[in-house]
Amino acid sequence: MTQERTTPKPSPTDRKDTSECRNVAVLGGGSFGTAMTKVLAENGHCVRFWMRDEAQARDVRDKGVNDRYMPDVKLEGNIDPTTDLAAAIRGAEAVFVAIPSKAFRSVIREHAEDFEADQAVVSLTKGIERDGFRLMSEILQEEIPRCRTGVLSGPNLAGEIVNRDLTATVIAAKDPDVRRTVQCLLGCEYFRVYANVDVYGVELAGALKNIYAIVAGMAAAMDLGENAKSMLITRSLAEMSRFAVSLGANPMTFMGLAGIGDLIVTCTSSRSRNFRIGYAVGKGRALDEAAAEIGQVAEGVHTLLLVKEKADDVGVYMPLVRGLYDILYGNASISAVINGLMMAVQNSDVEFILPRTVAQ
Ligand SMILES: NC(=O)C1=CN([C@@H]2O[C@H](COP(=O)(O)OP(=O)(O)OC[C@H]3O[C@@H](n4cnc5c(N)ncnc54)[C@H](O)[C@@H]3O)[C@@H](O)[C@H]2O)C=CC1
Ligand SMILES: O=C(CO)COP(=O)(O)O
Repeated sequence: MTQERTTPKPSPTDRKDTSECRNVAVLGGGSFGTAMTKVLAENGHCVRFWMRDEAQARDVRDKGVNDRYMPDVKLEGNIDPTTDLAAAIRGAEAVFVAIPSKAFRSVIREHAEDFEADQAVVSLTKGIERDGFRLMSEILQEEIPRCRTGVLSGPNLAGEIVNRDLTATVIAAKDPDVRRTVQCLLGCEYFRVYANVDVYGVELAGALKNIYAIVAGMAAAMDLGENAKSMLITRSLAEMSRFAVSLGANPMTFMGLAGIGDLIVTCTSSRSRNFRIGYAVGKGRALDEAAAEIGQVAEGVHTLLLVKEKADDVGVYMPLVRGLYDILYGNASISAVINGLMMAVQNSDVEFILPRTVAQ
């Protein structure tokens, strides 16, 4: 049964006072860069929107539409699409970076000299770099140490944000001024920004949940049922928390929007590209084919390889990661992996936050 929406959506006329137009930059012309550009512009800010493709920038300038990634979304307000990254970030109070993890470092490094001292630079990217298992905020600190950095993560499907659907997110930064600035720039009637100081936990949660969204998509394709869906999400939370805590994250972060919040949305929505990849593979498609069909970045496929390697290195038990790895990269059959998971030694619940003596 479909339920009718009873609360009217905020309309563009409910915008903030535009007298406070602050200069900001968004780097990355894909779905999420577009969504954040829209929120910032609707909040009355002057947004320089950097993308690498000149034809795409021209299109956004002339038509107010990012045809390739968000063809049905009208971008209004003070938006300046550009392919000149140095010009985009010059004088910007905050720079938001939505570039896939594979290209993140190279783009920042190429323009490292252009960033300004103390500029707030916030990663929107949910991925991990292969060499050294670096998160994006660590790359920012290495490449542009004179900037103040942060991470934005949470249950934030771009396709819903551009629709002004009610959404919450988390800004994680050590510097309280960065947290306040981002809350102030992005917060509005439909976008609520919570703060956290556990940068590592928030960022790792955003990257890890993509793996479990693939698993959940596969389970949906196989019609495993509602009990199985719940078991999967809950045990995914346990597994990702166990891994992250072993690397120094705060387990409580995983109880919040960036943890369980993001896990729920990506494990239950076919808007998630990672979920869709899992679904397609669950229906018998080859991984490469499924990824090509989506035509947008699905970070989980790459993150899976790195997390599997890291878990082996540090000796953390991650049966879901192991099972997905065996299916996607080891030719294991999905039913054999499910059977192996169900017949494994029966364990304690919530073991990742229990004292060891109770969990054993
Ligand atoms: N789409 C979503 O709902 C959300 C996405 N994210 C994260 O944001 C990041 C970006 O994702 P999307 O925008 O969704 O991906 P997308 O696939 O929609 O777009 C990727 C963009 O990155 C650009 N790009 C790729 N390589 C580049 C390079 N070498 N130099 C410059 N630009 C390059 C592409 O041209 C494209 O504009 C990912 O890490 C994703 O996990 C985070 C929250 C929500
Ligand atoms: O991170 C997201 C929602 O919070 C987007 O997920 P996908 O990258 O799977 O589409």
